[in-house]
Amino acid sequence: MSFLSTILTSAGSAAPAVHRTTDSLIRLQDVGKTYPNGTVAVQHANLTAGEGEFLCFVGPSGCGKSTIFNMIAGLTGQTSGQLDVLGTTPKEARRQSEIAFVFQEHTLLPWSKLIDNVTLPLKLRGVPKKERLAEGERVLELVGLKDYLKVLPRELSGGMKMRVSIARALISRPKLLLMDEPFGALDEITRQALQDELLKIWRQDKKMSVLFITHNVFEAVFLSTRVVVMTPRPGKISDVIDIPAPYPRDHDFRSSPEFGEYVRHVSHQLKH
Ligand SMILES: Nc1ncnc2c1ncn2[C@@H]1O[C@H](COP(=O)(O)OP(=O)(O)OP(=O)(O)O)[C@@H](O)[C@H]1O
Repeated sequence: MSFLSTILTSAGSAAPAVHRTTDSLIRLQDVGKTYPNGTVAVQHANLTAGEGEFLCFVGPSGCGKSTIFNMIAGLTGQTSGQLDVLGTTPKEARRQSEIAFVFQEHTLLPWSKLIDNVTLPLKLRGVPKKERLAEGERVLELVGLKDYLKVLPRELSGGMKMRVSIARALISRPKLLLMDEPFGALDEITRQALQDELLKIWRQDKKMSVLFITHNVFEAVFLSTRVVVMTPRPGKISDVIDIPAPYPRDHDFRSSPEFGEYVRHVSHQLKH
């Protein structure tokens, strides 16, 4: 069996609409979202994701990727279907700080030192200062910025600001990290460096699942355990493609024929 037929068999152009894994962390059953102005953003979305997965969402602009993320994060409700996150409602999961979000915009407080920026979620929850600082140092070290505790955001490059945003999201030790096009504004070299670091961080925490939106098929294949392909609006999940390449993934994987085959397959599914 050729490599391509292997991946087509495992993923399948006729992959079932509901993709099941064990230890369900997220379950979307026939989920739809129609905004009050009548825009049907998402229709009949079915997906199940397990603990420790890395799912990248790809699809044309406006197909409802951010809407799905906002529903999973409990920021907006679905208008049809059933959505469970960590065995409860999305709002409840967010209330328990089990979900963290990273956006393309870094959203850091410009007047606050990095340590104050990353520890803000703990301060808002009333965590004592000593504990906050220890956690702040832990996450800044994770993203390679332990020597920048007292620096202000304006002194940092775009890539470094993104690292700080990731550190701030990790400080709550979320079970689910939602990342909406986080590396879209970065140059290619910085982007690849951050992809490498993100995978390293994700692999250290076997329980944390990452859901990641990108327009870049190369990025999706490099990062994912599975790629979720969406159709143009009204967005549906048209395919869920396994990327069974082992981790750690590095430069050799990026330049391998296997990687090229996955990219071609995802690109093909995006066009159909
Ligand atoms: N609050 C809202 N009210 C009405 N329509 C909305 C709202 N938010 C999003 N939409 C519409 O819903 C559709 C899906 O938007 P969404 O932002 O989820 O898509 P997306 O796939 O994330 O897009 P992009 O890739 O461009 O970020 C779009 O047509 C958008 O204009």
